[in-house]
Amino acid sequence: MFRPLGAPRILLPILAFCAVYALLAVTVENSYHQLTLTLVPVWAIFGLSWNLLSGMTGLISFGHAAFFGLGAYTVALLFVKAGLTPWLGIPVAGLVGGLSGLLIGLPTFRLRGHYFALAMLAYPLALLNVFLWLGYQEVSLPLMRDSGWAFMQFADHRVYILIALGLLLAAMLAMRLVERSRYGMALMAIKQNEAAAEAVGIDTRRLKLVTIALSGALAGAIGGFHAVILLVVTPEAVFGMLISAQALTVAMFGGVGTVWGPVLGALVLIPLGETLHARFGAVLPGIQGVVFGTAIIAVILLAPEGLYWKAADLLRRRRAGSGPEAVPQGREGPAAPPTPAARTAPGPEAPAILRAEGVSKSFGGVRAVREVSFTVRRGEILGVIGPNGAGKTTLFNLLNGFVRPDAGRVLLDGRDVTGVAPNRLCRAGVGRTFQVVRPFARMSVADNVMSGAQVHAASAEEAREMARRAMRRVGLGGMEDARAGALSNLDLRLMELARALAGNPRLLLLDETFAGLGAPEVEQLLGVIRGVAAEGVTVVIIEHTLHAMVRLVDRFVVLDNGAVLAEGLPQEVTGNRAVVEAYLGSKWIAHAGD
Ligand SMILES: Nc1ncnc2c1ncn2[C@@H]1O[C@H](COP(=O)(O)OP(=O)(O)OP(=O)(O)O)[C@@H](O)[C@H]1O
Repeated sequence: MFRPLGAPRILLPILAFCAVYALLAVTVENSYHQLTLTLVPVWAIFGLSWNLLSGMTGLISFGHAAFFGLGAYTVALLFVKAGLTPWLGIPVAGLVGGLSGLLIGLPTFRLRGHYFALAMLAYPLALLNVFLWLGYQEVSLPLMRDSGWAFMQFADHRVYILIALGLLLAAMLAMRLVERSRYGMALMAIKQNEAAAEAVGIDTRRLKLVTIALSGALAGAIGGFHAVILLVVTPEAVFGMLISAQALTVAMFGGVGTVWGPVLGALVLIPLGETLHARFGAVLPGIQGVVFGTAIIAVILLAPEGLYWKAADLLRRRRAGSGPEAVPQGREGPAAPPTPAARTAPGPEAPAILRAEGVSKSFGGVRAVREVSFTVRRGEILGVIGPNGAGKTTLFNLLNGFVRPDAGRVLLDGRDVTGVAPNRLCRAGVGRTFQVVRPFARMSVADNVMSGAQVHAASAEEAREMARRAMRRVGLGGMEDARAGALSNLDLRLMELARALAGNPRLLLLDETFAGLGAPEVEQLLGVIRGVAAEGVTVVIIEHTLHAMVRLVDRFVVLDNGAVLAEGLPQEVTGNRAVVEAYLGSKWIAHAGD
């Protein structure tokens, strides 16, 4: 994505695939095979719809049948009750699917992980019973022999294949554009780390709602088309577990989070299921369910991310040989860290950029942060230290809006920003890194960094340039195309720093940036952070190890048990008896005496 491929290189394989499929399909005479050839693109589109929500954002949905079924019933009921042709019914089904996506997303996005997945399971099951209760056990589409074309009823079933293929082509091209757009990049950022995505300015809730609406619209439309092919809709056939499983299985089998995944999955699994059903369906009813179940188990065991990624990994390994993955040559040396003399610590007269005023936060009975007040001066490097559990991370979360304080205020440039969402604070110039770096391992370093620039840039090109600049600032110049998954611990930290810097924040909050690094790596990172501060960025850094911090920060705030224990210059703090007793202990005294 960083080095844009020309549009023809991306679109050609899709066009070529559809052309070959169409040519093969028109030669098929057998009507059963024609049905199978229609169902392949239908399930591929349904898989793409699942992929858009679940593959790209990581929010696993076990309930996509809800959208599919609503689409199918919309087309069937509009046809039967209002005589509306499916040519119009299918777009309406897309609208219904999109709206139901919004309605389902609004409450369900309050949940995360497994809870989200399980809650999604409830919707198609509830709808199945609602439609049974409404008396729509079986809705048949009337045959319109005289005006077949007007009602999407064709004597030659190959027309269905071509329509399904046209829809698939449109869906694949749209998905390809999404993948390469800033929107797609934001979805990837959510999948990678939702909190980090918020912290780089992405309004994750809005984006997830837009995505479930689009995904629902696609599923609804294809559910509507499915009703047209089969001419009958029953609650079990459109809201049943097998339908949701089918969307998930074709995508997981073929490859999660990629355009080709659901297409590959449908190409293998649908003909297999249909053929087995035709041969053994009478003696082994439900054989398709067995095929999908077996496919899921096989994928989990052999290629957890699907066939596409397995093949891509094999190809990459073959190209790279058997050795460890090479980090690209031509890495530019770290941006020469400015000498400490290049900046002078701002004095007490410097204006405040950030102020905490009596902020408190309790979790149940635990008072994590207790009436904490302090000021961050513009241009300084402030260290927040304290033993494990002192409340440092909670304080950061209060400062940049992840957690709302029970009491107190947070002021940015004198403006009350208490409880303002992290994405809005990011837009106001507050950047943040996280203790645990969770890169999108398959994406290039540049793409990872770019996610930090996108909400600040007017175009993808500008975001790319901002990412490039941020990479040079931290010494990752020349590493644009390296795979994030192949980076060393230090480079991962640098990448995280570059992502936070890509949006050009005025204030940078660094959460345990030195965690897990050896002494030479800490030295290098110290130089980079000093360099960033010398450029005028205010830095607040939390750590529980002190040795590196005393050489970096201008001032310390020491937390203990959620409250400020001491505040001052490094030498004042390390000489403060209360700090030494409560936090540093005898080891530090011994060390200081060396
Ligand atoms: N979401 C939460 N629910 C319940 N308790 C929490 C939550 N977050 C933090 N705490 C508790 O609040 C206290 C402060 O935790 P916090 O993570 O802020 O400390 P810390 O100084 O950052 O620690 P560490 O250095 O280990 O990261 C701890 O007792 C912790 O168990």
